[in-house]
Amino acid sequence: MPVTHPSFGTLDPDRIIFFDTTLRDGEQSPGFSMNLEEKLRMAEALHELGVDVIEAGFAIASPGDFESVRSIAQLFAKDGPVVASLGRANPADILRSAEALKPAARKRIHIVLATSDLHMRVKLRMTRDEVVELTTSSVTLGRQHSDDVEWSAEDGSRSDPDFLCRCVEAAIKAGATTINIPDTVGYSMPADIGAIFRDLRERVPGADTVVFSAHNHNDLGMAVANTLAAINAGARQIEATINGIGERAGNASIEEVAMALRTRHDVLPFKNSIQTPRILRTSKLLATITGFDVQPNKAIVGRNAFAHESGIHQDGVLKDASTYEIMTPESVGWTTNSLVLGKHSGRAAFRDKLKALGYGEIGDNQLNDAFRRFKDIADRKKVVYDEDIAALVDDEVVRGHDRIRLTALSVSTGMDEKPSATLTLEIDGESRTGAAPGDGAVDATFNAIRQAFPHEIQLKLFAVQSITGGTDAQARVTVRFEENGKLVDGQGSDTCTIVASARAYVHALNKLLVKRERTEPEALSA
Ligand SMILES: CC(=O)SCCNC(=O)CCNC(=O)[C@H](O)C(C)(C)COP(=O)(O)OP(=O)(O)OC[C@H]1O[C@@H](n2cnc3c(N)ncnc32)[C@H](O)[C@@H]1OP(=O)(O)O
Ligand SMILES: CC(C)C(=O)C(=O)O
Repeated sequence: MPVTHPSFGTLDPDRIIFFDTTLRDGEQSPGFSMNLEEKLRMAEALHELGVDVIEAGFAIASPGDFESVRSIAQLFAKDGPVVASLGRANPADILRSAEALKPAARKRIHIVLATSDLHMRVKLRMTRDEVVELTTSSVTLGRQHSDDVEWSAEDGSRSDPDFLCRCVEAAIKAGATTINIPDTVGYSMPADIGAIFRDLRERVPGADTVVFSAHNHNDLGMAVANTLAAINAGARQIEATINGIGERAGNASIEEVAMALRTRHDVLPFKNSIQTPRILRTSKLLATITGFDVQPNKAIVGRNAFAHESGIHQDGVLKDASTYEIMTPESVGWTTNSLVLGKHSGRAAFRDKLKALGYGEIGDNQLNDAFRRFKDIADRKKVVYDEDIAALVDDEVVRGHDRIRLTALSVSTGMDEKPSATLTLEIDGESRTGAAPGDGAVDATFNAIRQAFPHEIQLKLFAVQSITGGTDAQARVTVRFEENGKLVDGQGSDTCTIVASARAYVHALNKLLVKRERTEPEALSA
């Protein structure tokens, strides 16, 4: 028999109600408080995302919380999601929730009461009988102010199963329309959660007239798995938050539950109203509001969720993204996946990146040389940016026909040491070494070049610039020579400023040779 619910009418047995508690449990994360304006922006975004219920706050907690619940209730005064306010099982909390929720078109009074022996004895200091009585009286009062009342058994997953059945029966008899069984401290395994929901649905009289709801915390990283287990065991409402924020390790994250339902529809054949392409922007809005970004590897919304760094994966994704992506980035709001170039990347991704950067016509040799240098840089740098790649390809392109190539360089320097450099140049295919001291590491390097390839020029400019930020950034060095009134510039880049300087010098030298060839075709040597 389908459940008839005061806020949703006759429910499709396969429909999952998404109850968002970002603004209540999510806000219980230390440092995640939101002001009224921020809560209103989040509420609008949650509505656009398609959640069915927004828990707007804990009305009695403070005048600010009351105002937030009331304003969100006002926001949805004509239509929109059901607006809920949480309170303890006492008249003051329930009446305060009722007052704050008044403007909402559809409202829910949410009442929580702990049912585990530990919480009842230590925290509430109540007997089992007292808790059952309070369940009845509080839900009865709630129903006098709202047709839609949710009753939550705090620490329900650690409660004695027989006693939990007794409490749930009392709540249903008193008029609760949603029964929520939280795994308050994130202690349960999926099999435990499944057993709890099956047990309640089989044993409690009237269980088929209410919606069962799961509210799982993530202390053991099980929140989403437990939520899916609850659905499989008959829960038809899930309580979750954007980005999984919430008390301690957080709650089940809405985006993960929604995408698990969408991606694994084959084994989880349920419907819901989440507009998944809006997931990313909702996640980003919350991060902007709270100032806390999700970790890069966070499923669905993390920066790396659709990024591929290793060559074999990148090659696969370029051939067909479904080789390594189980959902499309667009389905959750990303515009595209990204191939991140790093030390694990291969030629296929490198070539693809070059194409994207506009280097379509690079020859195979230059590509291979640039790829070798890219691997070398990637070994030394955490992130290889597009600018790094452009710099090294430019380097290889301009060096395509170089007669002088730098093949080795080693520099020794220190506070109490005279700097010296040793290097090898390949000149027209012949190897020549140079070694020289200098006033600094760069000076020693330039002296060593002059020793390996003697020449007379005037150095007019030496400039160093950082290509990207960070201490591992590549340096781009520019040198300018003058010889007989002719000026040539050379550029070089590398994560090591000295190597970049040597490359720049050798680059300028090659250009000088080309100039000399043009003007005096015989003068090929120094
Ligand atoms: C699992 C959850 O996430 S539950 C929701 C948790 N969220 C919050 O607590 C946020 C809002 N809370 C607050 O602002 C405050 O705790 C208030 C306003 C609700 C209460 O503040 P205070 O009156 O100062 O009480 P305090 O927080 O110190 O202690 C809680 C009291 O409520 C009682 N209590 C706890 N849960 C319940 C309950 N479900 N039903 C009835 N009473 C309860 C406790 O036994 C304790 O009573 P005592 O003072 O007689 O020992
Ligand atoms: C109020 C209830 C639903 C709760 O947040 C919990 O038990 O974790």
